[in-house]
Amino acid sequence: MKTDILASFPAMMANVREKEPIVQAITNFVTVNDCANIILAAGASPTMAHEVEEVAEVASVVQGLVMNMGTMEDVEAMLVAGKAANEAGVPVVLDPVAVGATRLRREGGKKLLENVKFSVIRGNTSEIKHLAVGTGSTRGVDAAEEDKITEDNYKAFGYMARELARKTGAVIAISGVIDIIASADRVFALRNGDAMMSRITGSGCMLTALLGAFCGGNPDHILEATVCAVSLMGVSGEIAREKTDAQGAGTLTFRTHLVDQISLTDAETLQKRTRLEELELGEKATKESMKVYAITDRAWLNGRTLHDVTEEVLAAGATFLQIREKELDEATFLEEAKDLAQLAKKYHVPFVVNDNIDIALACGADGVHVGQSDIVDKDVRAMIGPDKILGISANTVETAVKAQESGADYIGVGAVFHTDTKKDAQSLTNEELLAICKAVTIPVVAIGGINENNIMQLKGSGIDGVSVISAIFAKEHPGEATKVLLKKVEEMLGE
Ligand SMILES: Cc1ncc(COP(=O)(O)OP(=O)(O)O)c(N)n1
Ligand SMILES: Cc1nc(C(=O)O)sc1CCOP(=O)(O)O
Ligand SMILES: [Mg+2]
Repeated sequence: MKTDILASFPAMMANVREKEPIVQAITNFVTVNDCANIILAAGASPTMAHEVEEVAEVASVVQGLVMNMGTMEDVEAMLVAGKAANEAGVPVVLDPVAVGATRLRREGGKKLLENVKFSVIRGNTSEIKHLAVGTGSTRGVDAAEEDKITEDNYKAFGYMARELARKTGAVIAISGVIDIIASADRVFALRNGDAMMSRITGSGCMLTALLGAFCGGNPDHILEATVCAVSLMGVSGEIAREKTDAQGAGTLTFRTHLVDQISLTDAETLQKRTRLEELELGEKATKESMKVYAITDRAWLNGRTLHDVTEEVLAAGATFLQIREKELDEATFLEEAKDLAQLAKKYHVPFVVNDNIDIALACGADGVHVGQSDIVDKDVRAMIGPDKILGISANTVETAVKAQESGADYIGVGAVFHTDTKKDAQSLTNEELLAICKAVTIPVVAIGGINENNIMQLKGSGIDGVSVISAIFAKEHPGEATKVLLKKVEEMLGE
């Protein structure tokens, strides 16, 4: 059951103001005073201890720890404090200031991420992009122009933040004209704030410090605490701007109003002014997700439920799931598909429905898989919209290229070996498989008669993974079979 984030705001704020958590901020000398003041304004209590000899002692008795990479002399202290905070169960917030800009910062950021478990990582788009995909330029400590969040690209930043949240286990907060906040399962866009916030120094550092206060007061509700803190900063910025303009004053007055407002904004005002959108982001078909692509088959259930067997397969590490039902009536198919859609969500695995576009759209699947005979005279991409996954079967270069042109996200190519599972599957030579992989840029998954003993024959073909039915579902222990296949595929792919 998803929590209502806005409804949690009064409790999040009260927990900071009533518990008065102590927040240790190892931050940069440019904004240290602003950070201490914003922690106080939130109702928490700051300590700016940063000497390497004492940080561990302090970190183990505070309620929140903030690390800010603005100036880099304290990285060693951050490592020591981070480890102590992790041991004591104290939430740790990272601000990876300009992390991609220099070798010192890249290495420092890497070290911190490898050694400390963060509750929240907050940065601008360029910083988060660097941590997520290893690229992302900077303009001083600001995001580069090409990394700016807009109404056209904010969903892509949502996907990126969610990926980083999954990789690190932290809640990710991206600051921009639209703020993005993501956990492994949920992604939000926040449209609050004011342009004047970027005309004073340290508004990002202050937000990170504020996150330390909110995480310190709400250690069991990090996502809610993060959304609330980011919103409090944005809404307070808006009100501060109104007060500044009413005085005909400038940016330094604005800074004072901003800190004031953090202490003045009440939960009701915050709830009313927050412009929060929850993004419903499906899973994407990536090359990585093709590794072990499992297709269900109820013929092999032997008295077990499809749900239980599929859960075993997903828990064992299957990277993609397709429900394939040739005999079921529509109503039962839909019920089963809805159930597996939920299951796949739990494991963050892309889920598609074979053949039936209506059921794919109705059950909450990430998309549909269709063969050549299923798409005659149909524009499936138009039917499912731009965001859903479209998988298309192809076993010639011509049909593969056409599939890619008509909007396929990946191609299923087979049958690469003899199969008893699909009687009408047409066999494919190794040369044809190679030529198809060379001809398209989207992921390619091989299918047909693949098992743990013949996978290595596909090495060097250019495929991104294998799609199997019987090599998993006909086995006595489908989970174990999945693990074996995953290991073999990684070997075959040369990992
Ligand atoms: C991943 C994947 N590749 C190929 C197929 C076969 O699709 P199709 O040719 O439509 O045959 P049926 O599965 O509908 O019998 C597939 N299902 N999945
Ligand atoms: C569903 C399907 N499509 C194929 C194709 O060649 O397009 S072969 C196939 C059957 C795959 O089952 P198994 O892993 O048990 O051989
Ligand atoms: Mg089909």
